[in-house]
Amino acid sequence: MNALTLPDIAAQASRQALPLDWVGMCGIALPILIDGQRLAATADAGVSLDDGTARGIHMSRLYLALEMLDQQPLTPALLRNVLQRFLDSHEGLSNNAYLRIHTDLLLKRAALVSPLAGWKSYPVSVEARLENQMFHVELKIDVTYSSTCPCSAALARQLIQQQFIDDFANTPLQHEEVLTWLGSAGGIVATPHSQRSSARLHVQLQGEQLPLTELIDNVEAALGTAVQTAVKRADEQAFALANGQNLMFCEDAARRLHLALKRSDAIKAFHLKVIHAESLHAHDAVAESRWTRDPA
Ligand SMILES: Nc1nc2c(ncn2[C@@H]2O[C@H](COP(=O)(O)OP(=O)(O)OP(=O)(O)O)[C@@H](O)[C@H]2O)c(=O)[nH]1
Repeated sequence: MNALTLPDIAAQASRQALPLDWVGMCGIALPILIDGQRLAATADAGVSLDDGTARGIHMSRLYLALEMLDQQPLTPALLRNVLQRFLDSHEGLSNNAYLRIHTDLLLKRAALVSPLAGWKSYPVSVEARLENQMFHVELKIDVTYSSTCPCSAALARQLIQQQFIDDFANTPLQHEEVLTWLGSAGGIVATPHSQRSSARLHVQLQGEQLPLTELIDNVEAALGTAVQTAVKRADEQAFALANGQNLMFCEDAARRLHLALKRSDAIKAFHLKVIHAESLHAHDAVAESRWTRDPA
């Protein structure tokens, strides 16, 4: 039997000598561990191809290095180890290594009043890179919430006042009558519009933690009216009250988030974008803000 050597095209010289910024694989399926949960994820793994004369990188070496991710909890240290393995397996070819992981974090959320709870999913990306021996890790998280327009609320209140004038003009006020009027659809003639809204956070981390749950909790606390999971009528009523006490423009939401994120020691810099998917318009109201911590 002939012992044939397998051809290795990647090891050949490139016909056009040219370095490349990123070469690798996108959409690799794998499980990851976050906060004790095993989550389905996809990874994009790559390196720079700095040796422009080399035909290709060794995809299988990157793929196999990802095995570390399904055995240990996801931390900045683990990401760094994986990236270092990318580089060690591409010595002489690559100076920079990149890893993006996309998953949906599932958090159990209690109802506002009833003793119920349900699962909420948060799209999360973790992006790590080892560039010129400098390690960086960033998070992208989407958090949905409810926002009620303060302008619309004021306009609705004015209409309710006008209706009160019309219905009770020149009549002595009877407590019972006013109470009935307040509880009728004829009394509350106008309601403000509210919308499902989303906060898109792009955060640059510092330190050894990947504080996903903490970050999401802080964001939801700052916004005040997170989208709910299990809802009975008592919960819906509490949600209506929370929204009434929490009127906000997209600018208000962006400012609140800016201040909340700045307080986190784990954050080095951020860019946030809030999107209020208006029910008044067919377009969205959007505000953005960014911040970088002063070097200590
Ligand atoms: N570089 C590169 N490899 C590709 C591409 N598409 C598929 N591959 C395949 O990725 C497979 C793994 O490549 P390598 O990691 O070099 O595999 P290998 O030579 O068996 O592994 P080593 O001995 O560690 O180099 C090969 O079979 C390639 O054909 C591509 O566009 N570029």
